[in-house]
Amino acid sequence: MEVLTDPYGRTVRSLRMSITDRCNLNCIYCHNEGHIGHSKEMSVDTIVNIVDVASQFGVNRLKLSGGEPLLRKDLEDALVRLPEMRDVSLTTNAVLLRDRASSLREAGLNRVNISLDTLDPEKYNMITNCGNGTFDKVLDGIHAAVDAGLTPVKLNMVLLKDLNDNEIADMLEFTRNYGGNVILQLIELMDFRDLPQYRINAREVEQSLLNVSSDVKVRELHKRKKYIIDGAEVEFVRPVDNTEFCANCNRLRVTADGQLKPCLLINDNHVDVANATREELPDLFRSAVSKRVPFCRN
Ligand SMILES: Nc1nc2c(ncn2[C@@H]2O[C@H](COP(=O)(O)OP(=O)(O)OP(=O)(O)O)[C@@H](O)[C@H]2O)c(=O)[nH]1
Ligand code: SF4
Ligand code: SF4
Repeated sequence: MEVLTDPYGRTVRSLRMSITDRCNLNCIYCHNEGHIGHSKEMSVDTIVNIVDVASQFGVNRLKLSGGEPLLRKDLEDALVRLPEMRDVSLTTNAVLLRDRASSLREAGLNRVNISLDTLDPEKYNMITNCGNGTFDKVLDGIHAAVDAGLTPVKLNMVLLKDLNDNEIADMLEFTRNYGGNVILQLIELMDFRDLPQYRINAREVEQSLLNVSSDVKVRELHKRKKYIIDGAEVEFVRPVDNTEFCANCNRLRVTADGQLKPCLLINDNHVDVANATREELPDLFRSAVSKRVPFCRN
């Protein structure tokens, strides 16, 4: 099998595909997944063709994201048509998850990551710019995901200085209640919106977790660390100015309008596959991977 390796020796093993730029929330820090303009969303046929070709190149993990991917009612239609892969996951805000969890699982989704920055409903409303009742829908979504077996459910918590950085212990306790089915993922803020008041020293936070952890595991992707703290697992995503993170990036991105994007943070080297035929796709993949450059490097 031909695999795709970029000029920096990084073999592409995973695809991160945005299927819509639309969202039903408006988070204060949203980076819109590095999208390039608002244009037409890919059809289910295009999504399936792209994933098929990726899997022929040995890509065995797929992450579907947005915007909010559950705004697409045809997500299950796409999932049932995808090729066999090791891991198919979805990143969602979970507002609409409760009623879709079972159908997503039946359609072949393995697991979900759910954005939840706080356990305080008022703070949640402030961070996501939403109205009362939304927070409870997210909690319902988490329960439904666990019940449907979309596990492990990862809770994505973006660390925001003086806003939620005092809630890490509470979040860990919340995950413990799910007995291993829910794990916490702490994310360093990528500050595209110029919010200096929320910037945090993520290295320091990570060091404090290390100090109280009983075990540390290292993932292949980004060499991310996972800390075990009193039986709970917490993964740390620290992408800012982190050469090790980028050196171990094995993901190719696809934007909602069908651009292969060599890096989340580089906007001028994407390859348009929105209208490509199946026959044209392999060469377009080779071209995109040949343009991959680690955003942070020595
Ligand atoms: N800079 C950068 N940030 C990333 C990358 N991958 C994920 N992130 C950030 O990490 C956060 C969590 O991403 P998720 O969509 O939940 O997925 P993930 O944790 O990367 O993937 P899994 O561990 O496979 O579930 C998001 O805020 C992403 O923007 C990456 O390749 N580069
Ligand atoms: S839920 Fe995600 S995509 Fe939607 S506004 Fe928040 S960060 Fe952005
Ligand atoms: S910023 Fe780094 S880790 Fe993120 S996509 Fe670009 S190279 Fe990969």
